[in-house]
Amino acid sequence: MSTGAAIHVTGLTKSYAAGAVAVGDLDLTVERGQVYGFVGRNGAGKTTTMRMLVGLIRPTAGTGAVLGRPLGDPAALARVGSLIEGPSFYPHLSGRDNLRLLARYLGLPDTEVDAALERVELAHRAGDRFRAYSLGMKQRLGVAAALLGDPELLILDEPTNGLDPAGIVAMRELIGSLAAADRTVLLSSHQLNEVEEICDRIAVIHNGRLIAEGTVADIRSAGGTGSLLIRADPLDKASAVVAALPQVTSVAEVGGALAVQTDPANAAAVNRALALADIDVLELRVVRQSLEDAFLDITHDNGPVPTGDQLEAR
Ligand SMILES: Nc1ncnc2c1ncn2[C@@H]1O[C@H](COP(=O)(O)OP(=O)(O)OP(=O)(O)O)[C@@H](O)[C@H]1O
Repeated sequence: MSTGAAIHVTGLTKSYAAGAVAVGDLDLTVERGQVYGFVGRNGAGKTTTMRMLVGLIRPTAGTGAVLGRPLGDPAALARVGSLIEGPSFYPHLSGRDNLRLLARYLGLPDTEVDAALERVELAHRAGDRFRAYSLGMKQRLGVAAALLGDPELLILDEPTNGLDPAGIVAMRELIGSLAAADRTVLLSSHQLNEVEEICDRIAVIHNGRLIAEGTVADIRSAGGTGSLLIRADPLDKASAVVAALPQVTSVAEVGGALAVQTDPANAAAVNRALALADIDVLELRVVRQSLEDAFLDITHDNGPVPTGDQLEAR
């Protein structure tokens, strides 16, 4: 296990009694200082993963470490700030008083509260009761709470949820400033286009499974314009054959298919090479679409949520 990583999990799995597998066999490494995007549609398993990382729920299987300590370890959690599944605050107290309560619990001075409120641009409304806040203001207060104590690692579940366009830009800048200060940020979103501007690496999760992982450039080349999508059997052999072709820039496995970076004019040559190697080509098509479209396509092709029995059978 890489103890140097901020987050490292192997085979992380969470299944529920009814047989639904929220997260299945997830391997993930977030290096220190990275801004890491966790992307997936509603119900993909992002929140469940984050809840396991901060010890709110126990994994059914798998192991992991956060800041070099086992999942849920209190000493590590004291160095982690998180905003998971919407913040919960006292509705009748002001934003500032809510944060002061938290700060006292954490043994921090009130000056930390004011600094956090400034950072999320909520200082001017800090005296208002929480219940009078808009969705975006509640979200900002949640982020301010996560910032208390200047944690080494921030785990933010959809931090831009409810924010207006200006708020989204401000949140992006805030996250950029955290990265510049050597903090590690894991954030989730259901919009690839939103995270690609701020993240060093992205993991795409669908039905609880990791279906693509890499730098923004990797993910772009896996789904961007001017590539071929190939389904073939056996896939491993197809990958090796295609990767050896001089016209091919890169090959990535995405959702049980190969995303091949090459001029679409090479489609026939690629098809010929696969046939000559005795590989069954089930599908070969040119992908000309935006990154977001490619992501939707990948996740769409991965089908409905598998049950526990289906996962066992794999
Ligand atoms: N307590 C639970 N009992 C049963 N199933 C659950 C439970 N919690 C989550 N799930 C299921 O696990 C799956 C993953 O949910 P999760 O909340 O992790 O998704 P998500 O990617 O965060 O989605 P969203 O973008 O909508 O927040 C969903 O199918 C959800 O219904």
